[in-house]
This record gives sequence, structure tokens and C-alpha cells, in this order.
Amino acid sequence: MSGGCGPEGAPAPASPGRVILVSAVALIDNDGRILLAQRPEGKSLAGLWEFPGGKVEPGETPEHALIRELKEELGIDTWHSCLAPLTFASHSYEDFHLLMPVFACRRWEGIVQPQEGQKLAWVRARDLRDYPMPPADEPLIPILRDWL
Ligand SMILES: Nc1nc2c([nH]c(=O)n2[C@H]2C[C@H](O)[C@@H](COP(=O)(O)OP(=O)(O)OP(=O)(O)O)O2)c(=O)[nH]1
Ligand SMILES: [Mg+2]
Repeated sequence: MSGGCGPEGAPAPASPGRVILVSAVALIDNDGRILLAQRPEGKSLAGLWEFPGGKVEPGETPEHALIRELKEELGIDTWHSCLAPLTFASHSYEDFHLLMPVFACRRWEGIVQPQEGQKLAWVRARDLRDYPMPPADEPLIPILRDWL
């Protein structure tokens, strides 16, 4: 069986509850490294490393939400045309189901700096496993490794 899938996998919850749309990005520098941000204390999943991004607000497109979040969280500007759809995460947490489109972005303006005191790391695809990530992100690691 390919990819380890099969009937013994985690069952889908009978009632997934709310579906939350979160937009995230694999920001890639000139050396091919990916930016990860550590979730701060006090937030859910604190201490885990994630792809920058955040919740899509009512009336926003995923791209618009991401452009807004990149400014708020990292102090950089990017544009719709610089966001390439790459993959997505779909994962049931206890109290909601996360649907997270992941874009790739290689072009932005400004210098990446943490705007919310969060730790940042530029990580090679082969080293992503060294950074504990939220369970929703696990399936993204081999995708990024194959793609980069
Ligand atoms: N940005 C991001 N969120 C992720 C990832 N993996 C993952 O499970 N999540 C979850 C964690 C949160 O439940 C949700 C994102 O919510 P968030 O609290 O960071 O959203 P936000 O940036 O809009 O922050 P806030 O204004 O709500 O505090 O998605 C990931 O790689 N990147
Ligand atoms: Mg966020």
C-alpha cells in the first residue's frame, strides 16, 4: 500500500465541528531555506514551530489574509502574484477542524523580523524534523522535502 494509508488510519471524527480556515506560507530565501516561527507562550500549541500565517477573516481571500499576516507577524510586504499555491493541511483538532492552504513565496520586500516577539528559524528542508511542529503540519514535511 502506498504512503502507509489504509483502514487502520485515524478515523475521521463523526462531527468535525467548526472548520477554521488558516492561510500559511513556506517563505523561501535565496539559499532555499524555509522560515519557521515558534508559537509563543499563551497561545494554543505554544512552543511548536509553524509556517507563518493566520486565520482568514470574514470577507478575506486566503491570499489577502496571508499578505496581512506577513506584515503583522514579520514586517514584510508581498503580493498576490508572489504567492504560489503549494499544498494544504487538513487536520481535526479536538475542538475544530483546520483547513490550511500553504503557499510558497520567494519574493518579498523588507527584512524579516519578528513583530510579536516570536522566535524565527531559517531551516533547510532536510532539517525540518528537528523542529517540533503541530500535528497538522506533519504531512507537509515530506511534501516540502520533495518539492525543494
Ligand atoms: N500559522 C499557522 N497555523 C497553524 C499551523 N499549523 C497549525 O496547526 N496551525 C494552527 C494553529 C492555530 O490553531 C491556527 C492558527 O491560528 P493563530 O492563532 O496562529 O492565528 P492568528 O495568527 O490569526 O492569531 P490570532 O490573531 O488568532 O492570535 O492554525 C502552521 O503551520 N501555521
Ligand atoms: Mg499566526
